[in-house]
Order: sequence, then structure tokens, then C-alpha cells
Amino acid sequence: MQTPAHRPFRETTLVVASHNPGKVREIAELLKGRVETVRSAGELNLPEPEETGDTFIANAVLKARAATAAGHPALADDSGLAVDALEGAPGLYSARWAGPDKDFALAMDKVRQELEARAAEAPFTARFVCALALAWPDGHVEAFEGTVEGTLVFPPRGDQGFGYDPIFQPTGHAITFGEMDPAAKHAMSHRAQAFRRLTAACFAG
Ligand SMILES: O=P(O)(O)OP(=O)(O)OP(=O)(O)OC[C@H]1O[C@@H](n2cnc3c(O)ncnc32)[C@H](O)[C@@H]1O
Ligand SMILES: [Mg+2]
Repeated sequence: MQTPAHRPFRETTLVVASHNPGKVREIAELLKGRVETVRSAGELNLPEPEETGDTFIANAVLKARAATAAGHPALADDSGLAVDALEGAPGLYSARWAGPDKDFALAMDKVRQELEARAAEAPFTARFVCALALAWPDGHVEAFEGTVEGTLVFPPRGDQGFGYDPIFQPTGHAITFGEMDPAAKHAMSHRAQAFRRLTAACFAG
């Protein structure tokens, strides 16, 4: 059986369909040298669509498709933290656990409280998952997923990165993503893994 061909990205402008400045920064870094002009959804005043999908891929696809309204291809990221002892929570609700003020100190503490409520014992194994969707204005979509395994540590450590980074210690490392140099995080993160798949398929030459 023939594997379906991926559509190469040949345009000059790409919209990063995210309203999270931490993500936009990481994605722009990962796209460096591959795209001439990168615009963000926020800068184009694109609305933040409701994330009604029941998978990371479904949400990434709906965010990417919504952002093609500006007439350019758009790249969206839907990601989250899945904790084994919490049956995969917060998962798709990772952003929502931070509440309307996007307070991640609160969200990380909620994770700690939920683990305590279940009398879960360390090591608290978890993974970050990232789905990337690249959509074109004609409706074509390419989507890829990446993960990184690790354990959770409390109290949170480090002020690099964003979101749940200060409690996530990737397997094989003694520091959290919050303590890690951004370049080191980019070399191993769930986002970097998904990016590797995306670039091999759509930015290969
Ligand atoms: O939907 P957009 O506009 O892209 O921004 P968002 O912050 O709402 O993003 P998601 O819906 O994908 O929610 C994912 C949440 O998971 C967390 N997350 C994802 N990747 C992360 C990373 O690399 N480090 C720490 N936390 C991460 C972070 O808190 C995000 O807010
Ligand atoms: Mg979101």
C-alpha cells in the first residue's frame, strides 16, 4: 500500500494559531529559517475558537482551520499534561485548570491536591502531549503528535518556560522544564517531537 503524500509548505506567510505567548515564542523558535513571515493569531485579531474536540488532534485541527480565515496557512498546537495517577487529567483541560486568569500556580497546586486526594505515591509519572495541525485555506490539513515522558515534582521549580513546566521533570534529567535552558527543552519536548514529524513531512525541502 502506498502511504499518502504529505502536502509541502511552499507559501511565504504562516499564521501561528495560538493565543498563548509561551507557545507562540517556542513555535517561532522551532520555525526559524523555515518560513519567511510568521504572524500570530493575536496580532491578526483572530478570535479564540472554542476547543470542543475530544482529542488533542481534533482541537489542533479546529484551531488551525479557524485561523485560515486570514487567507494564509495556519499552524495550531493543542497540548496538555497527562498524569497517570489522575487517569490522564488534566489532559485536554490543561489550560482550563488554570481558570479564567490563566493562573498556573493554581493549576499546578490543583494537580498536587488531586494526587493527595487519591493518596497517590511518587513517582508521579506523567507526559506532555502536543498535537500540531497545519491547515490551508482550501481545507487541507496535516496533523502530527509528539510526547515526552517524565515525573512530577512538588513544590514547582524554575521560572523558564510556561504552564506546567516547573513541576515536570523529563525522564533521565534531574531538573524540571522550568529550570531548563529553553534550547534544551526544545531538543526533547513534546512540541519538538511533533515538530520533527511536521518538518519531515511538510518542510523537507
Ligand atoms: O489554545 P492556544 O491559544 O494555543 O493556547 P492554550 O494555552 O489555551 O493552549 P491549549 O489549549 O493547547 O492548552 C494547553 C495547556 O497545556 C499546558 N502546556 C502545553 N504545553 C506545555 C509546555 O511545553 N510546558 C508547560 N505547559 C504546557 C499549558 O498550560 C497550556 O495552556
Ligand atoms: Mg487553548
